[in-house]
Amino acid sequence: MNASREARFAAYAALLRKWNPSINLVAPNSLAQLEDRHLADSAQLAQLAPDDDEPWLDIGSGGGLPGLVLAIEQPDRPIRLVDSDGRKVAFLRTVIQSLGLSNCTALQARIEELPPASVRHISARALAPLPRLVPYLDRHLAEGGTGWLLKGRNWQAEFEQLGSLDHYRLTVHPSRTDPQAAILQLDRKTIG
Ligand SMILES: C[S@@+](CC[C@H](N)C(=O)[O-])C[C@H]1O[C@@H](n2cnc3c(N)ncnc32)[C@H](O)[C@@H]1O
Repeated sequence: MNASREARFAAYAALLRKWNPSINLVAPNSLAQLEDRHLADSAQLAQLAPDDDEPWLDIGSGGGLPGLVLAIEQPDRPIRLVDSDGRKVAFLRTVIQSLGLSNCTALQARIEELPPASVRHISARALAPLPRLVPYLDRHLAEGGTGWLLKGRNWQAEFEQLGSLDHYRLTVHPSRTDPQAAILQLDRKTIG
């Protein structure tokens, strides 16, 4: 299938709605705002991320947010989705195949058990508080790489619980879908 961007988004949304009652990909009471909330939230990343086609790792992908959205928006970028839940990975593979996303793969694994990936970009949305996310970035980001963390309203409280972040440079992008949420861009400093 060589579908247009719009057709792919429509097909993805239809599959999310079909599978959600059985495997809870997004909170059921938020399904009505699938496009305006979940997809739009994830699509912000495509505008912030450089168009560099460097490999990308999306951790705790769940129903594919933001990884699958980015794979649709940037079809030349290799994207690996990782989730520990086999049912979610089965869903991700179904979407990848149905939409013909040849740039995207899905892997069932626990992110802390995966061999260090050394990638330039990592994204995560609704996976864990910042004190647990930063060690995942430390393990899998290449030097000079960037972590893209889509955080909800309590990101500042989580930030205060962090120890030293000296090895990263932080840029806060206010979310367009929720003024109190943010996309945290963590650029890993190069040593020496
Ligand atoms: C709350 S869901 C968020 C899913 C998606 N990112 C979103 O925004 O809708 C968190 C996901 O992370 C996965 N997960 C939790 N801990 C994980 C780990 N240690 N390694 C890999 N996946 C994990 C869960 O299976 C779940 O699908």
